[in-house]
Amino acid sequence: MTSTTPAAPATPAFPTGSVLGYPRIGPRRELKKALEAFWAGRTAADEVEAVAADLRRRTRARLAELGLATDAPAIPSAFSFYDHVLDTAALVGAVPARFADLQDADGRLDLAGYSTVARGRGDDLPLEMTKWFDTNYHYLVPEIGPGTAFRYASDRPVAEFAEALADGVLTRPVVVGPVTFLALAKPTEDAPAGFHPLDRLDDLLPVYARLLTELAAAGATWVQLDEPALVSDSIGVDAAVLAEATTRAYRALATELARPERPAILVAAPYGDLGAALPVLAATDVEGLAIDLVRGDAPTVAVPGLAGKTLVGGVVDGHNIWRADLDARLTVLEQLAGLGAAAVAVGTSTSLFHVPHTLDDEPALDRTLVQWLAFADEKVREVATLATGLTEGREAVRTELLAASDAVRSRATAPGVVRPEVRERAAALTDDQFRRGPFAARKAAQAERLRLPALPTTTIGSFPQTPEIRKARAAFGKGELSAAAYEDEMKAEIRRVVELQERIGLDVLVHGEPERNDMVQYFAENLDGFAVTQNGWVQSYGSRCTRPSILWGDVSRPAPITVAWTTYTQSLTDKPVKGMLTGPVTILAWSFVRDDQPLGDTANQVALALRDEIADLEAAGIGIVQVDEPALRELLPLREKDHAAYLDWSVRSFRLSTAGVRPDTQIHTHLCYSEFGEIMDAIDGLDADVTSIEAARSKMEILGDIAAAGYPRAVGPGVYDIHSPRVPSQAEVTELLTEAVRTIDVDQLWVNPDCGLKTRRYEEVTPSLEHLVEATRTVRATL
Ligand SMILES: Nc1nc2c(c(=O)[nH]1)N[C@@H](CNc1ccc(C(=O)N[C@@H](CCC(=O)N[C@@H](CCC(=O)N[C@@H](CCC(=O)O)C(=O)O)C(=O)O)C(=O)O)cc1)CN2
Ligand code: MET
Ligand SMILES: [Zn+2]
Repeated sequence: MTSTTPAAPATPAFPTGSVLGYPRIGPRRELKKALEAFWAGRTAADEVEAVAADLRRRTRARLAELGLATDAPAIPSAFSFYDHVLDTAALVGAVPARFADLQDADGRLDLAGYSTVARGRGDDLPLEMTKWFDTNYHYLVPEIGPGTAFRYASDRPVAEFAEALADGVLTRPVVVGPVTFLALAKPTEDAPAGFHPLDRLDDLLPVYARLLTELAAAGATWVQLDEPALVSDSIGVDAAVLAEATTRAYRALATELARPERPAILVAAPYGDLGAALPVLAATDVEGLAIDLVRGDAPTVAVPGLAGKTLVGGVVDGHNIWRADLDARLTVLEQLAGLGAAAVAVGTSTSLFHVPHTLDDEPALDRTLVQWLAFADEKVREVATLATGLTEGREAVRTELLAASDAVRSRATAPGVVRPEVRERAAALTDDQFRRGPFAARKAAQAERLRLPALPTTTIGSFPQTPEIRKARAAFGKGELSAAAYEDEMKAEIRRVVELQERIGLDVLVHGEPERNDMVQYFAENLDGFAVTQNGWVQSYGSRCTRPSILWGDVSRPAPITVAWTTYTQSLTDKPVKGMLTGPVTILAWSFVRDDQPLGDTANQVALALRDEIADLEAAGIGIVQVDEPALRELLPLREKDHAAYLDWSVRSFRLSTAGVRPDTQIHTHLCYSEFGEIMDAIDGLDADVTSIEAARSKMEILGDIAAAGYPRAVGPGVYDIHSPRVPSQAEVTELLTEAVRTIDVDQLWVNPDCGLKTRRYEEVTPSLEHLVEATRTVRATL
């Protein structure tokens, strides 16, 4: 096809083992601490830069020590201060107009400006945050319009590559690919109807071309462009449109821009199966493809176009923490060799930033459990072992393969993994345990019992987690504070939170969740079948992290968990107190979950434990219980064909947890993230009496869908956007509520914030809730 152009130079060596990415936050959350000190004005930008440079250097050294090559590009250059999608926006100059003043003459953002785009400033809202594929990581959504002026506006990828090279390490720069970047972006507000950011692909590609030429000039031999959009049906872009964009993008970057003007290109497609997008990518002139062989299956027949390409088999799971069965994984890699690729290499299925740094930091974790696990560093070792197996043959890694197989096998028979009493209870479930009585009767019984005003006001559960609360918990954990003293401090906090809610005039009170380090980890700590980590931090967004629990065995509840806290709270007030639990799907979604049985079975075990907890709350006189399911949407499979089965088990597990209550006990649920239309049927299926949802930013648009669907139960569309420090005015909330009562039936409506208040400060929360209650009174007066 290109007989008139000279033959391209031979493809540079690609390492037999590499990883798609690595945690960025630091083993001790060094980056989080540096950023938060900078944002608080306690340090200068160069101190954050110094911490970041040190982290990058230590990461390179660690990855080399664990067996990745330094003379072939095995080690990724994939650092980010906040978010890799924001980095890409900053790289291509796609900064929204409201932040244009933060760019210098060349379009660059400094660290302060970059932070402002991420976090907002006064009335200038930050970029919207949303879930990254089916993970608990949140990215910032770029805003792209017809007028967005793309330009090469950051030399960070090149500088970080050069920094590593000067340190003796040839890295592989990692950047979000152009198709995924635009596919995940949203149109600016001024964009005409029908505009999609992908319409700007041809204008964006020259910036990527410039980046590639700069990287080549700096000595990069390979670059990795991440294109996870290609594994998903759920990002609102038609598969045919994505395929055409992919062809066009890589014609410009790989065909029209020839080597050696650019590095060899590895397109990575993590998080799922490429399906029909695989032949599309294979037909481009990129030099390598990295495919996810944990979520996706290895192709079984030769794919045209693969000849001449390097195929990186993502056989080590980047998204969960189980040690790999190396023997079986090696077999998968050997199968790849039959597909016609020029070379086969070992990789991870996704970046490793979804898993904690290392098991070496978990001395308190049960030793039996530890031998079943692999965190990021242990996964790098697995990759290195598989690479040796691939190049030198199985014999060369015989001991490692045997050890891995033994560990995997030992899980099946270990105590606690299968508990007959848990299995028997789940096997004996009957359909009526998943069903409550008719809603009309429940509604009447609850109205009679609770006697709430029109437009009842409440909050989503948590109140600010103050430094004092966290310090007390840390001291308790270290044994410096007794259990009794810790409990006293938490009770004092509950009293403050109840007094505040009463003073403000809220109708349904909460205890504020001060005793919870995290809404999932807290339950994991109190249920059998889970383990928790000390240092297993994983980035959730920006500087915020969680320590996902490890759900390794059959689940049961040794004792009531929330009952004492809730009844204590109820004893302080005549207003109804809402019990607060995290639902089964969310507990699974935000933990590392066993992979040896269907998720639905695991969810039902958790659901039964919660069902018992709700029964105990009910028996203790609590009339309202909220079961949070903010991750219901997150676990929705990326491929449409898998949606129905997922929604079936997830909805059933929620119903199993909640359907045991009396008609006059009111069940609430809470969901965040607003792509609601697509799971409307599932929300209906949950059969909760009251559902609170995120709605403030989208100006209650969701209510139209709810009204149109004839949804009968109550909803609490959020009227206060808790993701921003901004305090909504009373007039604003009044306006939202006025709109809401025009759209749906008044007796279906509750008034509440978008989500919990734990990340906010009292300076913001108190006036915001005052405005919320005042606005409700104003609107009530008009009814
Ligand atoms: N698991 C989970 N996923 C979720 C959410 C969520 O709430 N939980 N919410 C959504 C948004 N994601 C979020 C993720 C994290 C945080 C968050 O606030 N994380 C905290 C840590 C929460 C925690 O585990 N707190 C612990 C440990 C706190 C801590 O850092 N302690 C210090 C010591 C305290 C001191 O002396 O000041 C230490 O260990 O070094 C506690 O309270 O006990 C943070 O990054 O800062 C918020 C939202 C979606 N996904
Ligand atoms: C991420 S959803 C949060 C729900 C929880 N009850 C809270 O208020 O924090
Ligand atoms: Zn929420």
